[in-house]
Amino acid sequence: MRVFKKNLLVWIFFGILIPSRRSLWGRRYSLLGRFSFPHIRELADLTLEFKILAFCLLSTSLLQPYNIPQTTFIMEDGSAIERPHSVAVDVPDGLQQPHHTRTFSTGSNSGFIDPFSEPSQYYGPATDIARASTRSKIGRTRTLSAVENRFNRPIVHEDDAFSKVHLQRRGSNDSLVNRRFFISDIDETLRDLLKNEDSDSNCQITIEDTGPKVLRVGTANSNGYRQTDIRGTYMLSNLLQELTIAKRFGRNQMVLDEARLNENPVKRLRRLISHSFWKNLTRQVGSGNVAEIAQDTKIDTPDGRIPRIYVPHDDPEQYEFYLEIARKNEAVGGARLDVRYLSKVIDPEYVKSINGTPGLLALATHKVPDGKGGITLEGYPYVVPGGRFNELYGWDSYMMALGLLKDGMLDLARGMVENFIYEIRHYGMILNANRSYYLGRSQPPFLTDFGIMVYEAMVEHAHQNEEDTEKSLQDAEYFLRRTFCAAICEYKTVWCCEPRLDKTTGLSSYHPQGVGIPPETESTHFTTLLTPYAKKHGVSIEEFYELYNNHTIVEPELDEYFLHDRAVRESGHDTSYRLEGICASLATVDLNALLYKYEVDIAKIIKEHFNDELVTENSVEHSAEWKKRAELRKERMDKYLWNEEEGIYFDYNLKLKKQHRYESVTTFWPMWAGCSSPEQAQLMVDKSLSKFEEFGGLVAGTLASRGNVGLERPSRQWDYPYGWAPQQILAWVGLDKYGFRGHTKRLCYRWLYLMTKAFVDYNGIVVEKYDVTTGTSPHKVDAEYGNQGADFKGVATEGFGWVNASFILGLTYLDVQGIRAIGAVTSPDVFFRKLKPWERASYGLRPCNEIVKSN
Ligand SMILES: OC[C@H]1O[C@H](O[C@H]2O[C@H](CO)[C@@H](O)[C@H](O)[C@H]2O)[C@H](O)[C@@H](O)[C@@H]1O
Ligand SMILES: [Ca+2]
Repeated sequence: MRVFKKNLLVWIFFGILIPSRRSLWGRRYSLLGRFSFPHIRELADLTLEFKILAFCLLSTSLLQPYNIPQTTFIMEDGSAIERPHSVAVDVPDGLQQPHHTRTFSTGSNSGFIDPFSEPSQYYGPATDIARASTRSKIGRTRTLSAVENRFNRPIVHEDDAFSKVHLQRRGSNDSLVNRRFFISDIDETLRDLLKNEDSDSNCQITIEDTGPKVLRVGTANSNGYRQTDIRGTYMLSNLLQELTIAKRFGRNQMVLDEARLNENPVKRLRRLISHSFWKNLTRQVGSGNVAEIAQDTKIDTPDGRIPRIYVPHDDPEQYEFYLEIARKNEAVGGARLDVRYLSKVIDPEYVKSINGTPGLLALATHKVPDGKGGITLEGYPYVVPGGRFNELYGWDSYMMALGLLKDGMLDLARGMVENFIYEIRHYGMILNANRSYYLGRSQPPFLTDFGIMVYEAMVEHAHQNEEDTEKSLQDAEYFLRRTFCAAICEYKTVWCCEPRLDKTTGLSSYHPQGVGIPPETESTHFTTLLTPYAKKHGVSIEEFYELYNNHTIVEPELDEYFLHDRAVRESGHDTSYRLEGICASLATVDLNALLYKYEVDIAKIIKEHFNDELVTENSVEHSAEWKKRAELRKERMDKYLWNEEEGIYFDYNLKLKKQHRYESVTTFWPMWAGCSSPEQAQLMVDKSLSKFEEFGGLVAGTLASRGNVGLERPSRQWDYPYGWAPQQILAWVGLDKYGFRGHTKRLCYRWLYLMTKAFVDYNGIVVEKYDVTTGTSPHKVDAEYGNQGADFKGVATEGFGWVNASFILGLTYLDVQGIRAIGAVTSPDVFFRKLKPWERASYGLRPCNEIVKSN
């Protein structure tokens, strides 16, 4: 207030005591202007209008301290309060991060930017030194207090430690609190950093590098004049990542907050997923990018490299749309977009016939304004599993949606369901992925649960959107109807008819139709298998591929092998010794659990939303039939798959008519689906859980079941010792559903610890699957495909879709203590050992003497 009064007096002095001698129009009305002190006369010569304008502008800026932007905090009871966001205040307990409310929006000249803002903001024009009028404004260190614990998306779980806002008091010493560095030459710093620290030259800074682990950089307060140290693998690797990102934003200088380098790793990973990873995994086909998306990284042949799109025979609108794009657009990678109609009949021979000219399969589009007064088509957005993919996958999409919805990304989750509805209608099933060589092959079905989840989010969103609630609710109901009609069609025409349905048991198997060798696998994947056949026929491997695929060479044994191989890929568990050479003849526990979930979901939705009568294109459905189907399936699963003695579900070998005794973590899927009895669930926890629980979470299958591996029998990625995100997620949800929250928490701790450990030690890495038996470089998986996502330069920009989602979901099961311990990278052994006796139960541990699996 004192400042304000002082300035007001100054302006009264200028404005009134020394008024202008003339206005813009030359009128003289000065009272004191006739006094002839030289400086005063000069001031008085300014026109009155100019002074009024200057007065208004300056007083607005002087008043600014009293017009502090407010931050809305949501209280636990749902009420909202406002607090100035740039002052240290005592914050009541229970304040939560505001939904969609950004704290610390900063004016471009304020000199302060949220250290945890999104890269586009942090490295955007507002912080660009080259564009700033004075360097000191951007470089200046401000000790604003509440700079921690923020995400710009809602964090919905009450246990989420980061949903609490902790405002800190202003530190007394600027050089120790919120330090900022001034990087005057990003290229040079990158060169120095990599030269000194990246001793194994892989463009990543990890615990395996043997550099000095220290780099000197300039401080922002001194404009780079004084220097300080950045130390340790984690901070140096974060520096490498930030420099790389800044460079990609076209920057060569920057001011960097230390807080961005030494941020709690759990917070950093959670923030990266929300701010960057989802964005970088999102695809949306439009006129500008379809050729790029259509290009295939898996088929490396001249014809495979041509960007190509196949459109269903009965979708001329899309065909014309893409044709027009092809006419107008530049060639991509030397080739123009090739647009083709798919045949009306899509059978195995047809699919094989287009293997040489692979292409993207068109997905759902909707009409949008083209910005020139007309209408154009636009695809629904979707999220791909990893950075190397451009196509929409089946079960990955569902798993990712679990995380996307927690991050408020409803449009992406809905977009994927819309695309599935389109796939069922035009390609007859939800495809493994939308590439021509995946026609005829599906993946584990999750559509009903996916649809319900998106529907519920749509309803919630509709209620928040007060203006259009009614219309949005109708849209949600219509979406639910279309999804369930599609799911019923999929259930009947894909999973519960031949060849996937086994009439004797009434159970289903993965059994896609197809002929020939799957073209999308790594080029050497089948070499060991095919070498003896090539030798037998006296041809090279390449020639054998050709001759076998065009039926010149006939090998029934191989036909059988590839039938099962395609089934393994349809199961999503490609590949595993559990399924190799037998998959299409197994009624698997995973598939039947998922179909049980379809049946109960369909029954429930028909009853609750459609007045117990849902009219589809081909049938009228009632809940009773679906309930009956679910009951029957449960009986059959109990009869054929359940093993009471061992407390486990096994797959059933339809040929040999006996259980296939490979211990697989899919035994927990019936708990996810809700088709185990409480007694079965208890038995599984008592007898089976420990067989799969390893240091870093659940392993795909047991060592005993996998057997020995070596040169002749290579490791398979869906076997021991690897753990996969979808397996963790389904078991967490299943255990929790049956009241075993402690076990869920413990398993979450293990998995999230493993992810965080690899993230900290290995340059921010998040990979497709982990070796869950070790805490030392768990991301190193030397089995099969190159999907892993470990080969980035400088910075990991996408993580891996379902692993990202598992991190988000896992955090919602943990408590603050667990999240903090993971943030401090506390090994599960230590964390569980140090729990107080009364805390152990909440992690599903007995009060004492529990043997904790160690690394
Ligand atoms: O190209 C090799 C195989 O790649 C896919 O399988 C693996 O990645 C998928 C995407 O993350 C995932 O859904 C699957 O479970 C993984 O095993 C593809 O699905 C296979 O068909 C393909 O042969
Ligand atoms: Ca390195």
